[in-house]
Amino acid sequence: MSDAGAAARAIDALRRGWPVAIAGSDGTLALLPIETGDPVRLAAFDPDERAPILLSAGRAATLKLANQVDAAVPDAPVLVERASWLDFATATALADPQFDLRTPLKGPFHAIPLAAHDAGAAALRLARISGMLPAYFVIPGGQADLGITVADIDAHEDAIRLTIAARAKLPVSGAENAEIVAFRTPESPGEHIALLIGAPNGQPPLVRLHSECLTGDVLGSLKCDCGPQLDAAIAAIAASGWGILLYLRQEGRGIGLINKLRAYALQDQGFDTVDANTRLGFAIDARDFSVAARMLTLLGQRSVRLLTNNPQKVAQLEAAGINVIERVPHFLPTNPHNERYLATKRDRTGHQL
Ligand SMILES: Nc1nc2c(ncn2[C@@H]2O[C@H](COP(=O)(O)OP(=O)(O)OP(=O)(O)O)[C@@H](O)[C@H]2O)c(=O)[nH]1
Ligand SMILES: [Zn+2]
Repeated sequence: MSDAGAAARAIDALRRGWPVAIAGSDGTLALLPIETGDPVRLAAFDPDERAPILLSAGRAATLKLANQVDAAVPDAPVLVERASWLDFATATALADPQFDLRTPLKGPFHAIPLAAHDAGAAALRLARISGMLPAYFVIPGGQADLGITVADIDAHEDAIRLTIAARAKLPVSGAENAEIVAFRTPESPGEHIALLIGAPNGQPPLVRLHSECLTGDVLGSLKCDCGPQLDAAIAAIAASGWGILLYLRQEGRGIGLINKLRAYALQDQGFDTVDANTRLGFAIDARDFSVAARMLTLLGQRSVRLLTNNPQKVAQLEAAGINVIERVPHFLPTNPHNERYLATKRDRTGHQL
């Protein structure tokens, strides 16, 4: 039996710097997160000073440790052997790319085989879900006070658990005739929102999937196009007669606000949005749009016109059983701060701009 609540407790533990153990199909790993750990916790976790370090393949490739691994699979786990000189500060430098250009790393480091691939990949995924750097000290076969399974994490992330929690009229400046519907699962703190605009007319609704962007949506950041896209989506849906804006709590393409700001700091150093994610150890886009399909299904909509430039959104909705009868482009004018970002999306992530 999988237990989504156990995964929620593990997320809480990792954020507090407590060890967890994850059991997968190919073995168990005890894990101490590097971001929230410290030397005292490390000594308690690993008195023999033998625990190797778990990183993603993308981070390992950035550190030039990845000649034995496949850098094309950023979620694949890599183990770095624990040499006697590899202390907590050195591990932090392996985990956190903010110092890459300033601090020459000690070395040499050796990547060693990881038998428990399944558990290792789940550990990296759990770090992302927790909004933390994907890097741990690891004891293969080890235990911790809190033990979970890979299936518990899958259950935590399963969109089938979403239900409608509340709905009310919400006139907004771009659409006076609107209703807000809030969705949640028992464990996830972020509630997804649907804004139903206009009146159903028997036609498939015009739908926009908007991923949360605090900096763009609230602060008016010019680094991206999210804020103008949000306003323009509401206007386009209102003008079409009826449709739905889904506001998805997928900040930073699924890596969370803190990690997105880390990616922004790397962009300040000259890396583009794709390379910044890889240097941090994440996939380029970690979002799972099955959550949007579940929300549309709960709203009784199986056929939509989709407002997007991102073919992945179309493909993922279709794979989750929603019929996308039309893709409607959603392009806004650029500004000097987001020109490169939008060019990168066109050239490297397949956006149709
Ligand atoms: N990791 C990361 N996330 C970013 C960055 N810039 C914006 N985001 C996030 O990207 C998400 C918006 O996705 P976009 O790629 O702009 O657009 P899209 O939703 O894929 O595609 P469209 O439907 O065509 O707009 C939001 O969650 C933002 O927080 C960045 O540089 N790094
Ligand atoms: Zn944005």
